Amino acid sequence: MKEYTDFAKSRRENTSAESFHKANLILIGGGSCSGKTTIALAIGRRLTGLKTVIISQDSYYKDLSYLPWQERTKVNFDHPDAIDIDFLLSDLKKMMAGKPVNVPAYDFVTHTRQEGNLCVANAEVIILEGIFALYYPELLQMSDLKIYLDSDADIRLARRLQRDILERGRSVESVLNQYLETVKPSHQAFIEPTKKNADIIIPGEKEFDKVLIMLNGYLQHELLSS
Ligand SMILES: Nc1ncnc2c1ncn2[C@@H]1O[C@H](COP(=O)(O)OP(=O)(O)O)[C@@H](O)[C@H]1O
Ligand SMILES: Nc1ccn([C@@H]2O[C@H](COP(=O)(O)O)[C@@H](O)[C@H]2O)c(=O)n1
Repeated sequence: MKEYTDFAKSRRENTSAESFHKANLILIGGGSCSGKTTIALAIGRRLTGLKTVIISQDSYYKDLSYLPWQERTKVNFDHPDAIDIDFLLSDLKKMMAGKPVNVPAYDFVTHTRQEGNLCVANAEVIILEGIFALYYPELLQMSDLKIYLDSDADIRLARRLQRDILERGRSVESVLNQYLETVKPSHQAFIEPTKKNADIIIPGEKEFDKVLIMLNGYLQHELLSS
């Protein structure tokens, strides 16, 4: 789990669960290391006055503990079938209705998913970030705003090399092999085409300052006035 932050004291904290309004869902898609988590956190920090949670789609990767180790490493994690979409949709529907959900914890070293200890309840804004955030039709239908982070493949690979070695227990060789065998072709086949589903496409290599001011103005207007 990347992050959960209750960015603001809820403006509806006295509201009972029964009368809870539907939470707003913001989807942030784009390639691996395009900057999805970075901008999700920045958006969340600025949404003052709203109880905001950030959910990583990575938390809903299928649990591969039933497979021998060598088999796990051969899985294409950049194919939409790698995500347990039914589980994710079920949790999101509960979250959007204000019900409590324990977000699972995913381990990139062992490729396994465990029960998480993070409980989300009464969120007013849910930000879901992930490479397939703009892929599944049912997810798109549930959402209020769809953002695609667009970053050059070479920039993303450079970021990924650093991240996967430092944070995900990978070697240079394994990152490069995985990139050429599955990450790059699947990006072109499944992720890049989801750009057309976005309401906004944001360049993922620049500072986000201006984009954040514009987005914040839009979101404060749409969410706080509703
Ligand atoms: N606009 C940006 N400029 C420079 N570095 C960035 C930018 N956005 C993200 N990064 C860096 O790239 C890496 C991957 O970003 P992250 O937001 O985790 O990507 P994603 O969630 O899409 O995989 C992180 O080290 C992050 O600090
Ligand atoms: N066991 C796993 C699961 C996923 N990956 C890679 O993670 C990438 C998605 O995460 P981002 O934070 O980069 O969006 C995806 O490209 C998978 O290849 C993995 O390596 N191992």
